[in-house]
Amino acid sequence: MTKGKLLIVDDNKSIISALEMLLQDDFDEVKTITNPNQLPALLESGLYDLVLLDMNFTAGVNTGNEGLYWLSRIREIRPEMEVVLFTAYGDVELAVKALKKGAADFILKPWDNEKLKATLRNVLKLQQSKKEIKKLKQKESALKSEINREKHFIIAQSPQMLHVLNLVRRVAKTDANVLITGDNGTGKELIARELHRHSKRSDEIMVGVDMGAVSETLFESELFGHKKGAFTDAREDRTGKIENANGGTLFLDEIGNLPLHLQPKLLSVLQNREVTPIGSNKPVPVDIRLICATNRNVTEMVAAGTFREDLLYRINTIQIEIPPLRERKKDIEAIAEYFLKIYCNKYRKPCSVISEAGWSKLIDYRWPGNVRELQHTIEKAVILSDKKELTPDDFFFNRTPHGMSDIFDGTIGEMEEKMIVRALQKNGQNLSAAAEKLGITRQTLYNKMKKFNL
Ligand SMILES: Nc1ncnc2c1ncn2[C@@H]1O[C@H](COP(=O)(O)OP(=O)(O)OP(=O)(O)O)[C@@H](O)[C@H]1O
Repeated sequence: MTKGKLLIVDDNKSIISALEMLLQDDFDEVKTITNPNQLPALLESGLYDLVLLDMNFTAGVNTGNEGLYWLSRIREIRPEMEVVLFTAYGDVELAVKALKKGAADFILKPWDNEKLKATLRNVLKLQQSKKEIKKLKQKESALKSEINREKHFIIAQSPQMLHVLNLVRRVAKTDANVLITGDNGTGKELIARELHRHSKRSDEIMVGVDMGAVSETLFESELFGHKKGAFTDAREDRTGKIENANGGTLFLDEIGNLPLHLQPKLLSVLQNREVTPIGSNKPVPVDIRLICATNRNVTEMVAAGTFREDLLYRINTIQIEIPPLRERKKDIEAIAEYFLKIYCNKYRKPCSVISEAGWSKLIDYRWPGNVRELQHTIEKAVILSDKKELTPDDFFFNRTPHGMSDIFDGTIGEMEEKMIVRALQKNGQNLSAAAEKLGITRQTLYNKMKKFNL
């Protein structure tokens, strides 16, 4: 636990000197000011943990109202800041008023040195515990969503995937940054989880951020966190995902979507191992293992000037490429069998085998949506069939190429879905390229894909 940084506000210079001498060894820093108007700027800096505040600043005014006013201002600017009030005219009524307004404690002048130190120490401890609880609560909610997530094993029979798994096991134990590349639905996230599971950090959390789903305005706050008031909607302090992942693994999915202007910030976090929330000057040390994934060709992005080369070298210490499903026919069989069992159980259906012709249809298909598409195809077949054996007619590939005439057939919603499917196919399932072709943003495309369950 750090000793903390104390800010003392008192207009009496001799009191300030005495306190500085008395407390300098008990805190990492003791900053003193005689004019409370300096308070807002100092609080904005986010550098201090505790304020010792005098109640009266105007000569001849001893009502304590100035202290109460500044107490409210401090709580407004930094709600989590603990304030201990200091007055020579302390009476019970004023003390109660101050405590009701959120002061942590009250000290009467002339003070007893040991009592003063003990009060400040206790308040600081209380504040640090509160911060710890807040962080633990955030971790707890991340863990809960992790527990509730549907979990799948990695099924691998093809030589390509066995090679990938072998690489994963060898790399997992090191703390090396890993970049996982491959088309949508090939299993990049599953591989990231496997890396975490076999790493030295497996007892800690893996925090995932889908950079394709975060709106551009929220990227910075999502990753780095923010202080209350840092921007209009920042109503309270928020810890960023990088800090949440402290001690564990940070998984940045769709890293190719990180806007160019934020790339230096991520680079600086990786270089300096510390993160500074928006609106704060206080960097927080972080210890993370970084895994990134993308379906885009980041090397081409570097050539096009949309991805920083220095960042690429930081994130791809090890690169793992997952081949498309159509190139690993043996996996099609194994994964289809795996999901067939899962969904027959889940939907209590008798179907438990696939006919020979059924297998041929599955194996010959190109699987543009990769494993995710295969999983959904099996699930749909199981739901819709009541037979024991699944035949070719049970497998619908609604992602097969459409002619234009086919697109202009149906409701506007259906046409929209078909156009999206077609644009995705034509662009190798690359969301950014498909969005560009459709004349919409990647975010809008993502939202529509969610809507159509694509
Ligand atoms: N080898 C595999 N064995 C079993 N299930 C798999 C395998 N690969 C992928 N899956 C399943 O396929 C779905 C898609 O996988 P995942 O989300 O990991 O892919 P992705 O490449 O990260 O996709 P995207 O690029 O769209 O984010 C998940 O439900 C996952 O559990």
